[in-house]
Amino acid sequence: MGDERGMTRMLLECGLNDKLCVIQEKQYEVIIVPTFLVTIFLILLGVILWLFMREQRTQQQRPGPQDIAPVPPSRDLSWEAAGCGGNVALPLKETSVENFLGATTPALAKLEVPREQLSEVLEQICNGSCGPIFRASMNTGDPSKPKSVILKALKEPAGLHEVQDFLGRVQFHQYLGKHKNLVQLEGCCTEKLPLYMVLEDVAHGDLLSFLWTCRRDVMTMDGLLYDLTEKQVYHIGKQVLLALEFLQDKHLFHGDVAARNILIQSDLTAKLCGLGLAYEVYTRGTISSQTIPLKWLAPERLLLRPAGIKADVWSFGILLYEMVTLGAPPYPEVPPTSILQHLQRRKIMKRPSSCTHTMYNIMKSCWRWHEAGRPSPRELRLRLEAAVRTADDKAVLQVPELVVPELYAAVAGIRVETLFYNYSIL
Ligand SMILES: Nc1ncnc2c1ncn2[C@@H]1O[C@H](COP(=O)(O)OP(=O)(O)OP(=O)(O)O)[C@@H](O)[C@H]1O
Repeated sequence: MGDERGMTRMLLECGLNDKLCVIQEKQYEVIIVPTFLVTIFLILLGVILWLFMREQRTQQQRPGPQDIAPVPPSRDLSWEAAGCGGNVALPLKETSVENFLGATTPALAKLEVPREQLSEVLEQICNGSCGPIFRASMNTGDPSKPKSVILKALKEPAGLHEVQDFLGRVQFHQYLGKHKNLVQLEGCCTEKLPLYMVLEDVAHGDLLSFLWTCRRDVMTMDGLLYDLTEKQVYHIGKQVLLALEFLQDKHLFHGDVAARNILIQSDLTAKLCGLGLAYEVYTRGTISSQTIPLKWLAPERLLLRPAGIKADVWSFGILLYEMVTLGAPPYPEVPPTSILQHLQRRKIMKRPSSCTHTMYNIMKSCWRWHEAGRPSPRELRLRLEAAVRTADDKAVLQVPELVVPELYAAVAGIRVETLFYNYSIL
């Protein structure tokens, strides 16, 4: 009945062929309800999409296996007997920095250098991982013989955690002990802030700057001859390997073997510095946080797999390349972020023109994909000792192009501010 009445009304008001009029009559069913349903549908879709994106974002922020390598239970910084000769126990309960330092100073007393003994700061060398690094003069008791030392400072303001970590680094140096190819700890100033680690001054600075300077027409400066032969490349390489053997004997590895982390003296004695990662290996069993330039890293490091001394062997191959090219950036044609894909295609660097086949074969053995296939530091050292017998001691390595540090940094994938000053002041 009702339908019939509605139909009659419609027929009365609308002509039979006037569809628009019919639609206007049925506005409620034809337009409003579907519009309402579509709106509800769109709102629901929006909410679902928002929830989905929110979940995605939280997953990205959560540190997954991609972000950090698995960290085994840490050796805490209370330094058990094996850790630092059994003479130090850092009281982790202490809450204020002053209390903490007061309680730990006796443990470091043997290393303490009275601040009055450190006279003037001669210059700031660079900013290290913990803070500024200075060259200073240390009073040796004989006023005519002040000694130049390097002060690694803890940047301020420093919280308890940073202080603990810094003292841990000092003690790690102490634990390592002396080796002629590792930069030597002379002492520390830790009874109050600012904290300093006092190191021997390896005055000629880092090997990378030295290599770049060898490209120039500089013959000699402060007793250092800026000429490099194949034989000397082996000589420096051998010393780095001795340092790596030393670390390996202590179940450690360096983690950042590169020309920028090797210091040289005028007699071409090489000393490995930048032991921050070895310290991490010591305390945590693995490397976690620091960003190392990718082009020096072994595939297992790039793949965030557990790594060891054989990853240093890979980097040692890159170091040989650096030396023989007088400090060229590795893989110049590959963007730093594409290095893993490059290596996954089993591509390695070609033999530089200045590199003999013997040296290139040594490099290639370092760049075997599987760690097991790479030689140990000792095996490598023996190969270098054999190679040095027939190496060229006359022909000086030459590269005509000078290095533009900014360009180098971009190609090598290094932050330019981490390159050190030695080169630019020349
Ligand atoms: N004993 C030293 N003699 C001369 N120069 C040094 C010495 N120690 C460090 N340097 C200079 O400071 C730079 C940075 O040193 P290093 O890598 O040891 O510090 P870092 O950044 O604090 O690293 P890490 O945290 O790994 O110890 C070196 O490349 C070198 O130029």
